[in-house]
Amino acid sequence: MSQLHTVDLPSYKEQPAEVKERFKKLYQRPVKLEVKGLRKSFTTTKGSVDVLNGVDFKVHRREFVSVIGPSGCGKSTLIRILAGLEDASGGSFLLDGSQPEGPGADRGMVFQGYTLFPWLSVKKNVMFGLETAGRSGPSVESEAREWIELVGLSKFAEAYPSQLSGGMKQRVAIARALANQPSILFMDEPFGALDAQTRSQMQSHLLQIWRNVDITIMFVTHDLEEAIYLSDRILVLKAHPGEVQEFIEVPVPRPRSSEQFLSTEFLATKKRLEELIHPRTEKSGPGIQITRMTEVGDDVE
Ligand SMILES: Nc1ncnc2c1ncn2[C@@H]1O[C@H](COP(=O)(O)OP(=O)(O)OP(=O)(O)O)[C@@H](O)[C@H]1O
Repeated sequence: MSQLHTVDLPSYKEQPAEVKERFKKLYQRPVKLEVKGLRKSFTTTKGSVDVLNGVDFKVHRREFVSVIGPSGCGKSTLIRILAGLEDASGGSFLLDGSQPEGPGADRGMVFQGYTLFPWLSVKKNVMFGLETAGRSGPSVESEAREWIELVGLSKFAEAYPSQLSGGMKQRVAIARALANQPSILFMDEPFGALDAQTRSQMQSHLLQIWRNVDITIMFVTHDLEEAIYLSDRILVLKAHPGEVQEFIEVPVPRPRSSEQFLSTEFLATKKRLEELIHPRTEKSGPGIQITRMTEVGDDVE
């Protein structure tokens, strides 16, 4: 099937000086995560299904990488394997040069669903993370307060999750994940359940946090604009089986702002992502067949 790609994003080397400089610095930083030939098959009643088929990529320290791709291409599976929640069927990955065993405090995770303990206050939820990592004593409470302040929820430290909005709950989840000072944070559609306005506030807030904390982030999303707005690079996976299709260097200058959504670089990146994820093909048909349920002549525009 031939694909009609029309947009090619030039490499960072051909981008304006500011963008070129940023990527040059990024590639000079140490490799935080190296994924080598990662494979995953699931055994189902219909036999074995290959979900990931030899995925290779590197992420540098303090990089913000988003993972996108069509539904079912293995984004969550990839993140779950890297977070130690799932075993790979083959291949390997190195975090700071060594292979981690199972989940560990070096890797934080934030999911779409709110995973807070409803019976614990915001402060206790954040302290819980620290205590399970073996920390105790009065410093735990003051440290929890610092993380709560970082996510802008100091006034709600004694509140319970049921008293918080969706965005606030996700901020607590981020504070709890960061409190363990992981070296990498995996986020799987963390803002997927939020309304558009809260989601956009959370995106700016996450960028602010990322700027102020020594953390590398891998962020799964379906939202192309979210991926462009947040990321240094975007890992595009393709489906059946999941493989790396392209690793895109986002040419939008930092610091980012919502005004950039209409900039030439932003729109070109979005177009490229759309083409990769929903390729137009010569064989593209007329689309979904709709059965008409109204009278002929009773048309709307
Ligand atoms: N435990 C499992 N057993 C069998 N199949 C599974 C299991 N977990 C995931 N899969 C299959 O693996 C494929 C990839 O799933 P995954 O959730 O990683 O994709 P995704 O890209 O995150 O999807 P989405 O964008 O829809 O969230 C899907 O076809 C899914 O049905």
